[in-house]
Amino acid sequence: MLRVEPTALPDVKLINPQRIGDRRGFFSETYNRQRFAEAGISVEFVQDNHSLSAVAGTVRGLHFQSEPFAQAKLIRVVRGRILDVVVDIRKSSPTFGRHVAVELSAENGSQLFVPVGFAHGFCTLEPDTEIVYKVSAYYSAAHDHGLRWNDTALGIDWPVAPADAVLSDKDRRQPRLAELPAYFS
Ligand SMILES: Cc1cn([C@H]2C[C@H](O)[C@@H](COP(=O)(O)OP(=O)(O)O[C@H]3O[C@@H](C)C(=O)[C@@H](O)[C@H]3O)O2)c(=O)[nH]c1=O
Repeated sequence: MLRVEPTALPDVKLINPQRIGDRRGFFSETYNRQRFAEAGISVEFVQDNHSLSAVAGTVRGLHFQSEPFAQAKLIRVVRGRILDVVVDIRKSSPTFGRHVAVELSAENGSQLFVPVGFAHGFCTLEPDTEIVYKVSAYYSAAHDHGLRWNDTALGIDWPVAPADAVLSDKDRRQPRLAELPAYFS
């Protein structure tokens, strides 16, 4: 059983897999190709990633890879809590520059499906937060790009002040939306 909810961006989906609880805890199918396809998500995932962020207020993003390594992603949290954010960066999209922000946690088990053509990032809301995600193309450093997380043009209400955010050096210097080449039409 898979409950798929639309978001404010038509192609971005919030997925709530069923959890079957018993005295021991719960069991959940976090990915089932057939059920996802029935729900309209027919993507072949080729790589699974896992990251740990030690400090609450860590921001990773906003990231995407360009063609031919563009990635759809399926994000979930296995420990802690994040505000997960996706931004539509398809230049001719009616929702270009618009974003969706949802809370994903180990507790709610929700997943966010991020299609190709979107930048993705998150802010951790608890220490020692771990996320696990599937991607539909292999990592390629040469095709890895970013968008400035706190570009005011995006209007994202991040739960951390810029001075307090823990960021990689790379993410401190990402271009703003207006400076981004047309990676996706
Ligand atoms: C993403 C990635 C990184 N790496 C390496 C590169 C570098 O040495 C180290 C850390 O990379 P980064 O700083 O890019 O890691 P991180 O900032 O966690 O990057 C991730 O952020 C989130 C928001 C996403 O959406 C992901 O697609 C990915 O871009 O891991 C891989 O070997 N494979 C990968 O797939």
